[in-house]
Amino acid sequence: MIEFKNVEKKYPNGTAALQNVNLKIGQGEFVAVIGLSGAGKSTLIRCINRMHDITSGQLMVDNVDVTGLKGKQIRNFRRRIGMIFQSFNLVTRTTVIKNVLVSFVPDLPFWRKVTGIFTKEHKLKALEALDKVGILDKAFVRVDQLSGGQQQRVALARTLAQNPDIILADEPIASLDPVTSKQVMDDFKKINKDMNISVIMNIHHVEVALEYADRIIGIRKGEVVFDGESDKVTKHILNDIYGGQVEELKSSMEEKSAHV
Ligand SMILES: Nc1ncnc2c1ncn2[C@@H]1O[C@H](COP(=O)(O)OP(=O)(O)OP(=O)(O)O)[C@@H](O)[C@H]1O
Repeated sequence: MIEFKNVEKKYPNGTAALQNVNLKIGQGEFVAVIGLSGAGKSTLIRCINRMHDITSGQLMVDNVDVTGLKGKQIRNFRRRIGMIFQSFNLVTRTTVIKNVLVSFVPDLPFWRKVTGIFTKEHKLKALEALDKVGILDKAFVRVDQLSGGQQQRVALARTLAQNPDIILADEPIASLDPVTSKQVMDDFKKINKDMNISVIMNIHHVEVALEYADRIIGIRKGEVVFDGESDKVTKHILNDIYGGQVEELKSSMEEKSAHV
């Protein structure tokens, strides 16, 4: 369970990125965080794994006060939380499997870290993770020979290999085409349902968010203005989240569904 209690985040330059945030996210939920650019979506998800520190309030993960963690405790805590970025964050000049094996580095004894020699068990786990996202056949291919969608799946496999309870995804499909985006979103959904891993995703594509997430959190100017099930989201709610700028989007969505 992730719990925000009156969370506030102010950046050193004075920008109030989050205000009065109160949320409870249960294990295994698939949550999409939506809102205009600059609304505070990235800040919200990055506070969960302490990439950003909150200014006031309390942030609890499984009853542990995240703000109180220090040094090694933060590193151990982060092992339970996978992070997926828009830009994949892979080492592109090496193979897929080596990128996945990186997730085991913190667990290795010093000599293995230095020599880069992984155990058979680690290699099997890495291959298993690649299998889960359907790219086992690419294990020994260099990352720069893969498409964007395949690269995002490698990033997902690397995260899975660390056996997380929670995956935070910051705009994971922003640089992908619609077909590839669907494949990657299907992977997220499968992982969420089959492995009961919580997924908290910051996303600009409203229609994709509504299709895949069970719950939508709408942020406007750092405040939660909607929190509810995806199928309860109406045009009126979207207008509230996006400050009246979704008329066109929504009517094009309605037009599209009328043609189906
Ligand atoms: N490191 C920082 N220092 C100062 N201000 C920041 C910093 N990071 C973000 N902000 C500001 O905090 C606010 C929220 O930013 P955030 O990146 O969380 O929004 P977002 O909803 O994720 O936007 P986008 O969809 O464009 O990524 C914005 O006003 C932004 O300019």
